[in-house]
Parts: sequence; structure tokens; C-alpha cells
Amino acid sequence: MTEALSPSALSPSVVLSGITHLYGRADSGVTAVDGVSLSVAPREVVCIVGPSGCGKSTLLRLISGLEAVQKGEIAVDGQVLATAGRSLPPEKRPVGMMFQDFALFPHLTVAGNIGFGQTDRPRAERRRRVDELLETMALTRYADAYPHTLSGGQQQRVALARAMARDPKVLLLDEPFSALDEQLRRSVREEVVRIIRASGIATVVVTHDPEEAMEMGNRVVVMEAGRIVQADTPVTLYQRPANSFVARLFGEVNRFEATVRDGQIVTPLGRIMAPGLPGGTKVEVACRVEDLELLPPGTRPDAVPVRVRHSSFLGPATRVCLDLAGSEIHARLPGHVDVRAGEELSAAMAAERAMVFPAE
Ligand SMILES: Nc1ncnc2c1ncn2[C@@H]1O[C@H](COP(=O)(O)OP(=O)(O)OP(=O)(O)O)[C@@H](O)[C@H]1O
Repeated sequence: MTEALSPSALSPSVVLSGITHLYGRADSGVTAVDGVSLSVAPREVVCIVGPSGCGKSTLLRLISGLEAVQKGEIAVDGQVLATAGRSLPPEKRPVGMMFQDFALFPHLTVAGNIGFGQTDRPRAERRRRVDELLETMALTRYADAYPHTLSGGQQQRVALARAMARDPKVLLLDEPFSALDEQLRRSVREEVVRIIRASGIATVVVTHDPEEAMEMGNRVVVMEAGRIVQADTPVTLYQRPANSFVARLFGEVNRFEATVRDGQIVTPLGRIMAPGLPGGTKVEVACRVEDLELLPPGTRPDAVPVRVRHSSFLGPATRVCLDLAGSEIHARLPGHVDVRAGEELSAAMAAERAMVFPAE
């Protein structure tokens, strides 16, 4: 099948409906994607984040056409690209893809790389688009250079330009910054986000780095074992995670098992009001390490005694490991905090920010 299958009334942008994907045999294979439905609005940048093997790359490969859809439907800009057994080939899809290793052609110049694969356009138009992209990416002076003579950040921009060259309706970026070192990554990331937002192309970014997802995405989709666990804005994901896995993905937490009694949950760090939860319900209480306050002993009635095990200065913050009645908890305090191993302190939890989940 080489032509579009049919227009879909549902899809203003990218619409994935009920996608399930299995590698290998039905009885012994791996379900890489398990019933995923997701829409991406025009101009939206959606980041898919999750641990290794959760199915992120498979999802991108399905949208780009590198993998055939087995179950469900993929539509882009109102055009159904793939359903089970029927698929538009990758080169016919209005999709631009950028890979983690950039995958530039070493024997082609920068301009050659950007213009590659646009044979369906008149030469003059192709040239104009390449020039335009060279300018957008601040690469005009490198037009005739070969990829190996460029820095990692410049190569990144060439790869992005190539992905954008055919004016795709959707851009797919798979771990776009993993080949760059930490320092370069931050500045290149800002630059790439600026270019993508200015282009207005709906974009799906796959990353295993939650901070990267929060920084880039209007919306962040958290995947675990082939399924979407939560899709929300970065602020909502951080403040109201759907479960303990999501809470832990976006920052270090202290976790306690507890049971609801008379509308309250008693934790080693104090009481939390839990109106509406029936008595006897087993729960997990999670408290972010930055929501723990450390005070001199005896300063507040709601604080509990702790002893410092050790601390690490991390630059913007100090991470303190504490003994709380024989178990270990952690606090993260802004700046440099001078605490010593063995020091007695008291710890108070910001109860209003504590998160309560069903016990696992
Ligand atoms: N070609 C393949 N053949 C068999 N199994 C595969 C294949 N590609 C991926 N898988 C399996 O499918 C699951 C999902 O893989 P996928 O690459 O989509 O995950 P991911 O979230 O992108 O992981 P990573 O962050 O490590 O790239 C994994 O269990 C993986 O081992």
C-alpha cells in the first residue's frame, strides 16, 4: 500500500489509537507497547519518558513506519498512516525523524545531508529550503563542510535540519541529546527547543531523562512496561503523580507504608489527614526529600528526632542521609548545609505536600 489509506475525521495532529506491539512469537514474545492511545496537538511538544525497555523507541518506530502496526491505528494530520496489515511506507509519511546518533551521511556535505531524500521537489525549491534551514540552524558557513569536521552540537543541528527539510507534520526525536556531553547537552537542548517551537511542528521526543522531558515538553507522557501511566504537564506530574512510580521518576522520595485509622495516616514523620479514606486502608506515603525540613532538636512539636548518618554537598543543594528510629531517610536542603555525622536533629515533613498512594 503506497497511498494514504483514508482521511480520519478524528485527527488534527498525531493520533495513536489502541496501539499494541509484540516482538517475537505470540506465546513467547515481548509486548513492547501495550494498548497505547495518545494524541499530539499541532505546535505541541510531547516528551515520552520511562525506564529502558518500556517501549518508547518502538512507539516512535511505529509512527515513522520503521515498524509495521500490528494492532491499532496511527493517523497524522487527519491522514491514517497505518493500521494492522496496511501501512504507508516511511518515505511517504509526513514525518521527520532524528536519531540519537544523528545518522549523518559522512560522504555528504552539510547541505547535502539536509537536502538528502527530497528528490520529489524541483531542484530550485530544494535549494531554497536547504538555504533556509542552514540559516535557521546558524549553519550557513558550514554548508560545504563534512559532518566529521563539525562539533557535536553542530552535527545535532544538521540532523534536526534534515528531519525538518521535507516540512513534516510531525517531528520524532529519539534520545536526541544522548550523544552530547553534559555541558553541551543543556545549551543544545535549549537551542533545539527554541527552533522546534518556532517551527510549530508537532513533536514527539523520547528520552529516559525526566528532567529533559520536563524541560522540553508541554506535556510529558510517562511509560512503564509498554503502557502509559500518566500524561500531564510537568507541574502536574511533579505535584500530583498518578502513582508511586511516577513520583519517584521525577525526584527522590522517602516512602513509608502505613494504614488509615480514623481519617488519619500515622507515619514515622508524623500524621497526615486522610479524610475519605476508609479505616484499615493500606497506603504508601511518599515525601519528597526537599519537603523534609531539618531543625535543631526540640524546636517544633510536630518534628521527630533524627540522627545524621552522612551528608554530601552537591553544589546547589546538600543531601543528608538520616537515621529515623533505625531506618534510613533522606533530606535535600538548598545550598551548603554544615551537618556532621552523628549530629542529633529533628525532621519535619511538609504534610500538605506528602503524597498518598494505594499500597503496592
Ligand atoms: N527488534 C526487536 N526484537 C525483539 N525485541 C525487541 C526489539 N526491539 C525492542 N525489543 C524489546 O521491546 C521492549 C521495548 O523496547 P524499546 O526499544 O521500545 O524500549 P525503550 O523504552 O525505547 O528502551 P531504551 O530506553 O533502552 O531505548 C524491550 O523489552 C526490548 O528488549
